[in-house]
Amino acid sequence: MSTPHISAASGDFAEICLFPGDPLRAKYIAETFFGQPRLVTAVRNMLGYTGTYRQQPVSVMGSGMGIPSCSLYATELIRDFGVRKLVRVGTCGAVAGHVQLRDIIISQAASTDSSFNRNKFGGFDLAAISDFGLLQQVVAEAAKRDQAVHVGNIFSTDRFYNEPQLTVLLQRFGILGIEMEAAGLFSVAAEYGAKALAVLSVADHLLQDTHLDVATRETGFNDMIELTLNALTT
Ligand SMILES: O=P(O)(O)O[C@H]1O[C@H](CO)[C@@H](O)[C@H]1O
Ligand SMILES: O=c1cc[nH]c(=O)[nH]1
Repeated sequence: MSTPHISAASGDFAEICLFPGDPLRAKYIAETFFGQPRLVTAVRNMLGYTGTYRQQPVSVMGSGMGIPSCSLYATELIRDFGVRKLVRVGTCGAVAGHVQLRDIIISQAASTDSSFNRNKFGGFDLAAISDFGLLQQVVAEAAKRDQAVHVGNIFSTDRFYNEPQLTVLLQRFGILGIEMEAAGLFSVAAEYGAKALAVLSVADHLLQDTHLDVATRETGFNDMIELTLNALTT
C-alpha cells in the first residue's frame, strides 16, 4: 500500500510513532533505541522506521519542517497506516526567561501564526491541544526519572526567522517555546481521531541569543527520546 508520500505495506507502522522534524534524527532514534529497526519508507528521503522498544512495536518518522509538511505525513500515518499515537520529538527556541538551553518543554497546547487550522476549521480559531493522556504519561515519567520539564503553551510559526517583536509578544503571553509544527499536528490528530503530543528540547534561546550546534540538534537529545519512549511503553 502506498500514499503519495509514504511507500510502505499495510501494518508496517506501529500504533505508536515518534515524529521528529529531521529525518536523520528519525534514523538516529531507530538505530540507537529500537530493537530490530527496519526502514519502512524513504520517499523523498523522509525516513520512517519500525522496531521495538521494551518488546513493544514502535515507529519513528521524520515530518519535515513546517505545518504543510508535517500535516501531510501526519494525515497519511494516521488515516492510511493506522498510527494512533503520534508524538513529535523536536527542537524549539525558548522565549521564556526561566527556560534554559537543553531544557525539555512538553506542549499542553500550541498557538500559531499559521492559517492552516483556521482554514480547516470553518474560519474559526481551533484550540490546538495535545492529548491529555499522553501529556500525563510523559509528565509522570519525567517525575519518576526526576527529570525537570516545563509544561505549557508553545507557538508554531510558519517562519523560522521572525522579527524580534514576536519574541516579546510571546513572552508576554507566557509562551514557553517556538517551533514550526505542533499546531498543525494537533489539528490533524483531532480531525482523524488520533492522539498527539509534542515534546521539545530547547536548541536556541531567543532571549539570550544562544544556540546549539547542528550535530546536537540531530543526535544530542537522548534524554528527551528516552523520556518519551519510556512514557509511551510499559
Ligand atoms: O528539530 P525539528 O523537529 O525539525 O523542529 C524545529 O526545527 C526546525 C527548524 O530548524 C523546525 O522543524 C522546528 O520546528
Ligand atoms: O522553530 C524553531 C526551532 C528551533 N529554534 C527556533 O528558534 N525555532
